[in-house]
Amino acid sequence: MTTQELIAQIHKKKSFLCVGLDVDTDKIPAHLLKEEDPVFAFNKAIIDATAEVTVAYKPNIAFYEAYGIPGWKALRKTIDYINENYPEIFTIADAKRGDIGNTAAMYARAFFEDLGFDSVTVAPYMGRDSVEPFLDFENKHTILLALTSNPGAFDFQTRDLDGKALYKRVLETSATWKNSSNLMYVVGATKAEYLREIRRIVPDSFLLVPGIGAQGGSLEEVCRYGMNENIGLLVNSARGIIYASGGTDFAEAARTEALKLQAAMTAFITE
Ligand SMILES: O=C(O)c1cc(=O)[nH]c(=O)n1[C@@H]1O[C@H](COP(=O)(O)O)[C@@H](O)[C@H]1O
Repeated sequence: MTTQELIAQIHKKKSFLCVGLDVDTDKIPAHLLKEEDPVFAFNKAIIDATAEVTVAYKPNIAFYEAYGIPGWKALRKTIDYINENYPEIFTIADAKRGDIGNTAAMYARAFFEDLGFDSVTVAPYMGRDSVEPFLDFENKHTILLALTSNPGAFDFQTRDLDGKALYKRVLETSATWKNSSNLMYVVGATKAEYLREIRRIVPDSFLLVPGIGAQGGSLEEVCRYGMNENIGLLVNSARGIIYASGGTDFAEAARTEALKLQAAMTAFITE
């Protein structure tokens, strides 16, 4: 998907909501456990209930790998279901990969070619040659971790490196890499006050912003400091939406939560 197509969808739906499909079989409604593939049954219902107001879906790969082969099959069915039924929706494989070049190229093939995701999350720690193989793919997007939502972000990311915080170095240096126009960045909603500075360094890039809902980040602050003229944000919520109810009404409850977020987002979108 091109960035222009993503922007057009945001304006059409008046939403920049990304729903995180982080499925834990201990948390999904009990009646689904009787299904042949409970994880896919859950995802399908959540997707159908929220697609109207959602511009991106982000399955976190850990929640599928944890179930072995059935988990991987559920992931494939989920991405195929989105691509077939809602091809306009941007898809993110949240895999946080990063390795030497030839290995990175295989990760890129796995998520972009084999599974058919539009984007993948990647850690910047191993540097240029670990990220450029992802950037080679046309109309595919690499979402680099810049400033993450967790407390451990302060262990390294905000530390000084030659007079500048490491996350700022990540933003500046990655912009010099080949095909850097295919980059987006992760910035946690819990660190919204940093967004103003981040926008000075990457005014045009899309930012994936997880951490509202269960982690307590503020949508309003994210919009105030992080929005650019193309909106430039994908704000993710997983648990706050998908586990809104543990009963048979789980999909309706997820829709209600998604609608609430979309309504709040609409207020920030100007034509
Ligand atoms: O890359 C991510 O998406 C990510 C980065 C980050 O800094 N913080 C973060 O929470 N995430 C992911 O975003 C999702 C947040 O889920 P909820 O806290 O349930 O909304 C999880 O899949 C996390 O792995």
